[in-house]
Amino acid sequence: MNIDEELKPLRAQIDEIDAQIVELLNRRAEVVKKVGAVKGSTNAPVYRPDREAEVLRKVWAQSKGAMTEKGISSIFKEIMSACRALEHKARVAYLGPQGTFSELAMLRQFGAGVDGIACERIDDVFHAVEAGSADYGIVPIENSTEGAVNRSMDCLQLTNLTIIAETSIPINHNLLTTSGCMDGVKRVYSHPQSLGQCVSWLNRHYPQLERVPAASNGEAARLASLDPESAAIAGEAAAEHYGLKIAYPSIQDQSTNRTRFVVLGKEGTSPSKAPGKDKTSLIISVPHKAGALFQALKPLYDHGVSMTRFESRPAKRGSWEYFFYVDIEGHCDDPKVRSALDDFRSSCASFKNLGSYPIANEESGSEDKGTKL
Ligand SMILES: O=C(O)C(=O)C[C@]1(C(=O)O)C=C[C@@H](O)C=C1
Repeated sequence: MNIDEELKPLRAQIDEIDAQIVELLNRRAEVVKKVGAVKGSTNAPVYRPDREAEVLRKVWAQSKGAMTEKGISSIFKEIMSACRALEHKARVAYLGPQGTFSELAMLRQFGAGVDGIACERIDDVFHAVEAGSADYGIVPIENSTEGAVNRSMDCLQLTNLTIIAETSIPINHNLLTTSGCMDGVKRVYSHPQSLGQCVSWLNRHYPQLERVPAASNGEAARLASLDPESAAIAGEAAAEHYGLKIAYPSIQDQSTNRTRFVVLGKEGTSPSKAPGKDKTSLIISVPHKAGALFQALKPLYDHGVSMTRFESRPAKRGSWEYFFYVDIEGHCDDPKVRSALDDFRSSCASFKNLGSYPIANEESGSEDKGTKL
């Protein structure tokens, strides 16, 4: 039997299953349209990252077979994205131009059923959502090699927007040029964060290259595409978008390099139905006196609330005062977290709740925890 004949009955089975999937998808879409009508009549938000996280947990719990968690999760993210677009196609601002890791993070978080708005600067992402020209924004907040993204941290201090979701993606940097080789290349463009994530590699292999900061990796790739004497450090999507070739792949100093992004919106989220699945982000300051920080944080200990992140940023008043960025486990509507926050608030000089949101599922990265077979 030739291969086509052997494949014929198997492909017939696939066609039959696909027909069932399509029918089910259309049935799902009809129900989502009804959800949209209910939301429309009450002005409730269409995008519900808390509900989407719950759907992903449920379908993976129900999956018994050869499908991997990453496979199930990416398929259902796109199903929800396409369904969500039937209710309302969200406009999402991100740090552009196209080809940045921010764009990739946006697509991972929202799926393809959105209109992306590429912004020149992190500040512009905040402004777009504040002004209503975007429904949501996504900004990088910290990198596992280089730490906090300071501009996002500072913008969070000034905005009235809420953090409604987070996502974390693996960051794989490549050295890109127009020719794919480094002959005659004199400078390398990249975002300062990315230059920092590749500093040891650059020192070892190309110490003489001038390192030029760019507004984003996408912008770095755009600049390198215009000049054969320039390279860029950026991801594969940027290489593809600007027609660059990879001179060296994976040049980041840590192979496990990841960046965490937060999604900004105007409405809050509901607590997850499963325990331990939410976090809350806060910015506090404390009086300038001995033991003030210890006193301020004590209510978290008293109420048994875990802190998962603690960062400081200058208050920019020229007086060595700081804002502290604190992430805690739990949703601010959880009774335990609510009483901890009541006490915490009263022990701080200033207190800002940035929002509660579902903890990112690291499965959205490139690694895959396998099947349930
Ligand atoms: O459950 C909802 O609120 C929906 O609108 C449906 C749905 C989905 O496709 O499952 C779509 C958009 C929301 O972000 C969450 C879930």
